[in-house]
Formats: sequence, structure tokens, C-alpha cells
Amino acid sequence: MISLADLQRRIAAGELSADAAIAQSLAAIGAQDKTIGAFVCRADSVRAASAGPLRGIAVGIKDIMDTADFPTEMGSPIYRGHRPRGDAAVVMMLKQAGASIVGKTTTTAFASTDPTATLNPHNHGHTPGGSSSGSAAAVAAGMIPLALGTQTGGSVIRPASFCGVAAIKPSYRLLPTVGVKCYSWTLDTVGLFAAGVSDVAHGLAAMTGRPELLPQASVPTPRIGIVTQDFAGAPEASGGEALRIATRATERAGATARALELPEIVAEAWRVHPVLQEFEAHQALAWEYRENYDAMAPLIRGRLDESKGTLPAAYDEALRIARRARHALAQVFEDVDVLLTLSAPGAAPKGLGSTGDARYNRLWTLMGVPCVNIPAHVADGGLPVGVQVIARYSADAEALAAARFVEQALK
Ligand SMILES: NC(=O)CC(=O)O
Repeated sequence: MISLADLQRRIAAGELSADAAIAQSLAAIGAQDKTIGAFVCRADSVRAASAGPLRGIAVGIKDIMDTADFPTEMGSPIYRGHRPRGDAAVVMMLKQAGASIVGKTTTTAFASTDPTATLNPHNHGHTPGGSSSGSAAAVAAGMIPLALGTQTGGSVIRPASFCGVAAIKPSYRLLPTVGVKCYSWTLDTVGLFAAGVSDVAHGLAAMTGRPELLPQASVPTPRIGIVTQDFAGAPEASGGEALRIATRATERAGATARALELPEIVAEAWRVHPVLQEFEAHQALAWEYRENYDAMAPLIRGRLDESKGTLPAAYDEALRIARRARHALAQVFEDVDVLLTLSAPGAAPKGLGSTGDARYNRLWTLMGVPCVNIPAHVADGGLPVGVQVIARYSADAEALAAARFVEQALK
């Protein structure tokens, strides 16, 4: 994989020109994407910016984010050839930091669950996950050092786990969703994929202009709460093994890691996530659902059919439960610095019929807390399995620092 931080260092030191760095990514895309299928469309040539911390960094953008230079098709024939007039806010943040957008990465239709044709670079017989399928696959395949995705359920952390890359779903609204096709305005969160945790940190710090997100010289030893999310059901063997491996590694590295039960109201919030998500989706996708029903992908159309009757009262109750759960979760972080839990039930499912299950991700998206995926285990078939570090709301720097600790402990 291509390390963003290493490219930055080599470009700053004059060892590599920014244009050469971009050219390397374009060549890698040309060589691999015929097989992997991570990009919907891509540039043939791109000039690097002359300034900015992300100059020379080739970035892939999930194709639900508006781009003035490329079509934005939402993973749906309803938007085939659609050309937004301008860039989404996060695309402009990347450009203002000097990054070069080299293409649009595949997404499930409207970032829901209808699988794409993208292959898992570690084992082409398996899915890369979703809904940010192409972003995770393009980074994992070593085509680009940075990609943007989104998460409403588990669409950043789960594909990152399946593809063996680092990723962050930042605190809710750390990054704007202006110009990003909405599925659920309470849940939709823009995230980043990169080779390692430090690479994610450098990318997010550069985009946001927040130097506090940059990796610090020393990595503090965190107090870790191990959370198994039993309310979400038991994991597969490989998922449970990944959490056991990561737990043991952090203890060997000197961290305290203790099993932690979440308050019942937090488990209740996990249960109501789908009510809130689908109620908002019916409003966010009302035009597509009514005016283009037959052109909608089957899984998202089926989910909207099933949730058509959700009443405002049920939605309001879900919001109340989520608010109470966020307060209860904040108290959990009085005793630990971060939580460590499963990123996915196990390794990537076989075939391309499913992008996997968000059951270990959706709670944290609703809580709005920062989540960082770290590859932790390699299951049968060479398939990666990750774990995620979770910090309290707005503690993105702490989440990244603790994730670096876990990443280093696993080496
Ligand atoms: N957008 C999403 O997060 C959906 C998913 O988890 O598959």
C-alpha cells in the first residue's frame, strides 16, 4: 500500500516530485483497476498542486460526493451522467490542502447495501465490503494513498476491516456533508481510508487544518475498555479472534484492558438505529423512491418498502433514546480513555452478494463518536479482519493516538 505520510516526507525532502507521486498512482490504477474495479471513472492525467500539505497525494472520492470535474452517479442509473456544477465541501477541503482528485470510487446505490462489482484485493472471490467499496479497495490495492467514504451504518469501518486498511469515521460533523448525497442527516458521516493510522491522521489533519490530529512523537498508553457488543449477536470465529489478538497485544504493550459492559440505554440505541435511519431515508430519497421506483436497486428499494410505515412518533422516540444513550456513553469514558471492539462480524463474506453486516458499527455511527479501524488478524484465504478503537465524542486526536498504540502493539 502507499503511505500518505511517507509520500509527504519524500516530497518535502525533494526525493520525489509531487507530479511523480501522482503519476505513480495513475500507473497503479491503470495496472490494477481492470481487475479490482474500484473506480467508476478516473482521470488519465492530473497535474499536482504546487503547494499544500497534500500536494502530490492522489485521492479517490466516493461517488455520492459532488465533483465538478467528474460525473457523480450515486451508484445508480437514475444519476447516470449527472454532472454537479461544483465540488462537495470535503472535496474542496482536499483541493485547498493541495490534493489531486484522480477519480470517483464505487459506491453501493445511494450508499445503501446493493453490492458493487468491486473485488476484495486480498481475495478476488470476496467482497471488499460497502458502501464505500471502491475507496477501501483502491487503498488496499496500493492504487492511491487516500480515499474518502461515508458511514451511515458501517460503511467506512467495515470495508476497511475487510480490506485490511486503516480508516477513521470521525466525530459527527467534524467533516461537512455539504454536497454529499444524503441517506440520513442524523447519521451520515464522511470518513477517510489510508494505509496506516498515521496516514489517516496526516490526511485528516491536512483536510481540516487541525494540527492537533497529527501523530505526536510519543504514543500515550491508553486505558482500554473491551466491548463485545453482545446485544448485536455473537461474532464469527475470525472476528472474535481479531479482538482477542488485539486485546492481548495491547496488554503486552503495557495498556490496561478490561472488559466493559455498556449501559442498557446504549444497547437500546443500537436497536433503534434502523428506525431512525430509514425514517430519514424516506425523506432524503423521496424523489428517487417515488419518481424512479423501478430504477432503484433491489435491496435499497426493498428496505424502503419495508420501512414505509414508520411513524413520526417512533422516529421521535428513537431520537430521544439516542440522546439519552449519548449521555450515558459519555460517562463510560470517565473510566477508560478508549473502547476496543469488533469492526465486523468476521472476514469479508464470500462472493459479491452482500457487503456484510453493520451490526458492530451502527451504534457508534448513531453515537457520533470517532472510530478508527486497525487491521488485527488474517483469516483463512488471506482475508484481513480489523478491530476498532472508539473515543468519546470530539476526541478524534485521542482516538487516533490510541489506534496508533494498538497498531504498534500488533506489529
Ligand atoms: N452507508 C452505510 O453505512 C451502510 C452499510 O453499513 O452498509
